[in-house]
Parts: sequence; structure tokens; C-alpha cells
Amino acid sequence: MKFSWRTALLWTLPALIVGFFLWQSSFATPPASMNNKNTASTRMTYGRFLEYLDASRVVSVDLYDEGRTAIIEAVDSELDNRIQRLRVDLPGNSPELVSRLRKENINLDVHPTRNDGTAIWSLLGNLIFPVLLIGGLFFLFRRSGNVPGGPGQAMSFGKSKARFQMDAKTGVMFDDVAGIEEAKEELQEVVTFLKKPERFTAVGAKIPKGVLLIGPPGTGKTLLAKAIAGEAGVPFFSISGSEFVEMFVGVGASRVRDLFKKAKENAPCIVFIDEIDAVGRQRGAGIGGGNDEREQTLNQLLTEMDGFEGNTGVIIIAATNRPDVLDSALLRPGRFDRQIQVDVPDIKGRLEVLEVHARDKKIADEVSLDAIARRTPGFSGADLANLLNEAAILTARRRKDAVTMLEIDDAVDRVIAGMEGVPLTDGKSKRLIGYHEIGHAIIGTLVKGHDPVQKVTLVPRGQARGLTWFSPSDEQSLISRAQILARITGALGGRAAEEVVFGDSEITTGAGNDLQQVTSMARQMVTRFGMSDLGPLSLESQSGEVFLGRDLMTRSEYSEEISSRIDAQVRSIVEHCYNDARRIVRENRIVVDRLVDLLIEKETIDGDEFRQIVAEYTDIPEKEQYTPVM
Ligand SMILES: Nc1ncnc2c1ncn2[C@@H]1O[C@H](COP(=O)(O)OP(=O)(O)OP(=O)(O)O)[C@@H](O)[C@H]1O
Ligand SMILES: [Zn+2]
Repeated sequence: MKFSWRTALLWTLPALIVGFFLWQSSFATPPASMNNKNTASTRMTYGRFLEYLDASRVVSVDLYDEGRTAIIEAVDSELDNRIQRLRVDLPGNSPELVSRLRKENINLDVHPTRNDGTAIWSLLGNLIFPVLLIGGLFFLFRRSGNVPGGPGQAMSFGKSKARFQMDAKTGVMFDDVAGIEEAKEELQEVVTFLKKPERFTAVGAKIPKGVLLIGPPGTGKTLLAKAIAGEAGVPFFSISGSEFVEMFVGVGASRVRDLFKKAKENAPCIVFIDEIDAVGRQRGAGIGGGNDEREQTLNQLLTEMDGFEGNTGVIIIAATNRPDVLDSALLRPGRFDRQIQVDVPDIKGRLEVLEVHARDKKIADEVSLDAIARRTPGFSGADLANLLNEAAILTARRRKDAVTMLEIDDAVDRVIAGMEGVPLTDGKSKRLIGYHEIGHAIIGTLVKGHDPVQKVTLVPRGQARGLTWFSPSDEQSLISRAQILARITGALGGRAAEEVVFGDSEITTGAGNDLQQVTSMARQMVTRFGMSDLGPLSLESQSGEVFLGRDLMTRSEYSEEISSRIDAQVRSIVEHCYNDARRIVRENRIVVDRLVDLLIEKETIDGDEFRQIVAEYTDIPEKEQYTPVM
């Protein structure tokens, strides 16, 4: 045979790929330094391991390298029952072994390959492998005629490697999750579903399949999902949305399939998908069409969720901080139809989180957790955990026996330095935001036709530095003119209060979002609902669902002259409402001041308490005081 570069490459390529796998798996086995140096490198044969199992000497098993290597802890009967660590080479991924270990209550952890070895190796691995594979595929396809095994063989290299993690027992309980009581209460039911499904199926109730946890990073969504598994005593499968989205077509989808297959085999169990927005973005959105791979993965996820009954005992919990970008198909009944908000904790919540994390630390008596909670508005659960940990590290470094206030102070600085968006600690801006929020809330309470206040809070969230929540009174599709005016007035309440209290020159950019809403509502009154002096005309067509770029599509169907008349009408509506808003704040200044003080002290006031305080200052029933007219 004549030597040719092509043939040479053809044979070296598979060798390289195989070599790469071997090389990678040598990193995948845990480094000895991770464990006790002397014992972790001691090997044990599979046969011995089975004997140890029979003799109930195995305490825990950690599986690495796709189930090919195990690090076990076993009782050494010769060495006065000391625990020894041993490495076992397993014949391969064995579901029987896993179910036996679980049945015998042996601590089992399955570790994904990716997290083992050092970061740089896995990064290199992730880069080299795709390059080799793509190169190889390209080459093989060009030569497909006379390649041993043909391209089909090459394709199978792309087959999925299941990269989800399984914890037989998470060991996390609801007690370990603090400061998010509402979310915990709602999830208590899911625990019951898993523990006592008969109770629900007996009366024909369909058990929900999916729960979506919505909230900013570090608020404990993962912890909460683990706690559900822990409370129910079921296994916990987890994967991150970004891990689903892979370079090779079909890998993401087959990962989803694998994950669900494993989950069903292990039911009842929890499947946790972190960062679901990475796969679950609106299909077809984005410039230049969707990402095919991601869409296939999402479609597979939807198919899997439809493909099993809620009663199989698999409950899928997903987490996101971007619910707005999710494909609406995910939120339909029978999929993630339960949505639970997990917020940054308020002052009381922060104290509880601190108490949880102080349990395992030595803290001096002089330290007041309450004082720390006061000083840390905007800190998430993870920030607080990090804070106590930093303080403990400083304590050890300073060779003290217990954490003192000095270490806490230094740790607060360190944590704040690493956080996005500096939280509100300074008095003046907190007051200003307090007035802004109370402005919204007082108008919402006193103006007829406005939805009632659900809660007012100074706990920042995303871009907002404070928030007022209104509970929509009931599902209504028709909204009256007076109601829209009430909403516009309410939305202007924040800016109005700032101006009344601090004067013209002190108003802030904080109302930017409010003003956008106000303008849009007023504009729609004029152009869509015929609610202005321009008469009952529809001057603009509905812009359709508003998402990424679509709102640019609003069609103008009127002349420039009408356009300026529309502007004048919009302006007059907004001005009228703004005057009302300022007047209401001025006339109720005493109660507004009192509410702001209370808000600054407590950070959150709920709707009932809010209304009760307002009622102390006026005998006119709420909602009857101001009726929007124009
Ligand atoms: N509510 C809480 N109570 C107690 N500890 C918490 C709480 N929230 C966060 N923590 C601590 O912070 C760590 C990280 O939280 P977790 O990973 O659950 O947050 P997350 O909401 O899933 O964040 P991300 O969105 O970044 O994944 C937890 O392991 C825990 O130590
Ligand atoms: Zn506002």
C-alpha cells in the first residue's frame, strides 16, 4: 500500500480520540490528595469489594469516572474497626450495584467527571475533544467510501455522556433553609406528594410534575430543592441547563432522555434543573433564528415532561432568575405549572439565615447576629453564608478561638466588595426610596379602582432598589377608564412623593421604569381604547406579545398631525394624574412619614398592616377618598 497522508491521518485520528479518552479518565479519577493520602491509593479488587458488601463493612461509596471507579469507606476489622479508604476499579456502570447500595442504606454519591481533575484540564479536554471530533468527522465524511466502520462509527463518539449528578441522600432538611418561609410552606406539599402519593391519587388528584423556583442568584433555590429531596428521603438528580447545551447536535436531547430514564428507574425522586433559562429560552427568539441544538434539547424536555404521568413519582424542580425569557410552552399546565418566588431575605429572614450558618461556627458571645442582619440589606442567603465563612477564615488566620465583631466587620467589607449593586446602607438614599415606595402604596390604597397593596419592601431585587406589590383584585379582562387612571396615578406616586418631600431638585432616576409604564398606559388609552378627547378611534394596532424586539413592530396608521394630537392627549392625562398624586401625598403627609419610618425599620410592610395604619389616620373608608376623574 502506498503511503499517503490521508491514510496516515485516518488511522491516527481514532487513536488520538481513544488516547484522549484514556487521558481524560486519568484526570477523572480523584486525585489522591483529596482523600487521606495513604489509604485512598490502596486498591481493592471488585471481588473483595463484594465480599465487604456481604459482610456489611462498607460505609460509603463515591462513584467517579462514569461509575468505573469507586472510592469506598469500609470498616477494617483488623485495625480495631477503623475506617479505611480504598479504591475499587469497577467493571463498569452498574445499575444493580447502585440499587443494592441504596437498598442497604450505604452513603452513595455519584460524581460527574467534569468536576474532577483540575479546571484547566477539563477546560483543555472540553476544547480538544470537539476540535478532534469535528476534524475527524469532516475527514471521515470526505472519505466515507472506504473507511473501516464508516461514518456511523465516528458518529457514536458524539453519543451522550450522562453528566447529571445523583445524590442518594442530600442530607439537607427544611431547617437548613431559612428566611424564605412562604416558599417553604408551598413546597411542603411537594414533600407530601413524594411521601404519600396515595393520599392524592386515591381521590383522583393529579400530582404536579414541575415546580419552577424563581429568584435572584444565591437565594437558596438549589438548597430548597435539595431540602425537598432530603425531607422526602428520595434521591436527587441534578443538572444545569447550561450543561445540556452542548456543541454536538443531538447530545443535549439525548442527555435529557438519559436523565429522565434514570429518574424513572429511581422514582420517587427529584430532578433538579438549575439555570433552566439556558435551555428554556423562547424558541425562535434571537437574531438569526434560534439555536437549533438548544431548541432540540428544549423540545426533548417538553416531550419527556408530557410523556409521564405526574403519578410516577418524579417531580421536576427547575430554577431560574430570568422567568421572562422562558418559552411559554414550559409554563403550560402539566409542565412547570407551579411557580414559586424565592426572594432575597428581609431583615428577619437574614437573621434566620445567619442563625442557620452560625450553628457550626465558634462565635463569641459579644457578637449580635441581629446587628449583622441590620447591616446587611440586599445580602442573599449565599452572601450571608459567605460572610460568616469569611469571618471564620479571618478568625483562624488571626489565631483567635472565636469569631468576634472585628472579623465580622472586615468580612462585611470583603463580601460587599464582591457583590454587584451596592445595597442600601446609607441613610439618605434609603429614606428616598422609602418615600418613593410608600408613595406608590398610599395612592394604591386611597384611590378608588386601584388594586390593593400586597406588600411594600426595601429589599432590592434585580435592578429595583425597592418594590411595592399590588395584588390584582380578580381576573378581569375588561378594565374601566377610571381603573386605568387609578393605575397611572399609582405608578406616578413614587415620583410624586419624592418631589413633595425632597423638592424638585432631588428627584431621582428611580422612577424611570414607572414613567415608562405610565406613558404606555396613557398612550394606549388614547390610541387603542378611544378613552380621550380624540374620540373612540383605534389609532394603533396591537403590537402583539412583547418580547425581544417585537415591540418595534408597532405600525403607525396615522398622520403627523394626528400624531401630535395624540402626544398632547397623553401629556394631559399624565399631568392630570401627576397633580392628583402630589396632592394625595401632601394631604396625607403625616401617615406617609410614619409609614416610611416603619418601612425603614422593618424593611417590609405587608398589605394588611399597611391598611391598618392608614385607617388609624382617617375615618373615611379606604378607596372612597379619591375617585379619579378627568
Ligand atoms: N435561605 C437560605 N438559608 C440558608 N442558607 C442559604 C440560603 N440561601 C442560600 N444559602 C447558602 O448559600 C448557598 C448557595 O445557595 P444556593 O446555591 O441554594 O442558591 P441558588 O438560589 O440556587 O443560587 P443560584 O441561582 O446562583 O444557583 C447554600 O448552599 C447555602 O449555604
Ligand atoms: Zn416606582
